[in-house]
Amino acid sequence: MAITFYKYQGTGNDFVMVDNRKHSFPTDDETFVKQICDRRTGVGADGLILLQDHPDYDFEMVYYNADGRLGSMCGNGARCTVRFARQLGVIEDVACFLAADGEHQASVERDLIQLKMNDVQQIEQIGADFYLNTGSPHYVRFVDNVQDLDVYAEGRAVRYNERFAAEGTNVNFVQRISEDEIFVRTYERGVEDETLSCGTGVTACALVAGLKGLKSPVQVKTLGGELEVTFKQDGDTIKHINLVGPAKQVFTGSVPLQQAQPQQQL
Ligand SMILES: N[C@@H](CCC[C@H](N)C(=O)O)C(=O)O
Repeated sequence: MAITFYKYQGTGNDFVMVDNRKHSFPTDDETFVKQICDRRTGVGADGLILLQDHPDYDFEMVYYNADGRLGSMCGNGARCTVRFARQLGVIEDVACFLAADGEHQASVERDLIQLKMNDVQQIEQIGADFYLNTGSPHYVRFVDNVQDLDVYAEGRAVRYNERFAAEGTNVNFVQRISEDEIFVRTYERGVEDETLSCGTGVTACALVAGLKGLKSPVQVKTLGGELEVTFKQDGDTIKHINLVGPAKQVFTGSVPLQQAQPQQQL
């Protein structure tokens, strides 16, 4: 038996997507997910996403990181899932769906997907850096020259420090480019490497940029493309947060289900 998959990417953050409305996917097999996401011996992806039916929503998105573990919210993955849902005929141009951090609304306009993110109430300051949750935990550091930074080494130093080692965190490095533009590079927990873009990370950086005086909408450059984040400060809460950017299907294929079995030791 084989599992049909669809490969999607949103600003270079890539995902294996599976239509699991018939519950054919082995949801608790971490090894299988990890094998599929492996870039040398599998399909290769930053994560795997299942689209499932839900009685109260258009669909449910279940997100796994490339290490095979269930992840928290994935902004780029969610935009890809909305595109996938439309291509499957599950939705038309608008969606209301469930993800790890609760309900989300989204809309499709040509090649762009607009995704409503949950309100953010707390931004912690740690020295000159910041820490907040935009559906996933994000550490944010402003730097002068993000292009030249060793994101892998600097990201790991924060992700594995005493505070974050157990649960992990995503680590973002941000450079202000102009009055309304930032450049973001992200070390992702669960991939344990830099990815070309991270939607919840880009959102976190735009909100911190807002604290530092940038006005909404903030334009965000990543190594994989451009995103836009809009938001509105309402007292102590940041509301009406939207992440906008492209998401597209790259190819389709199938994976034999027997890969799910543990490999024999030679
Ligand atoms: N790439 C994602 C973020 C995924 C979440 C993260 N790896 C974690 O589990 O913390 C995005 O686009 O938001």
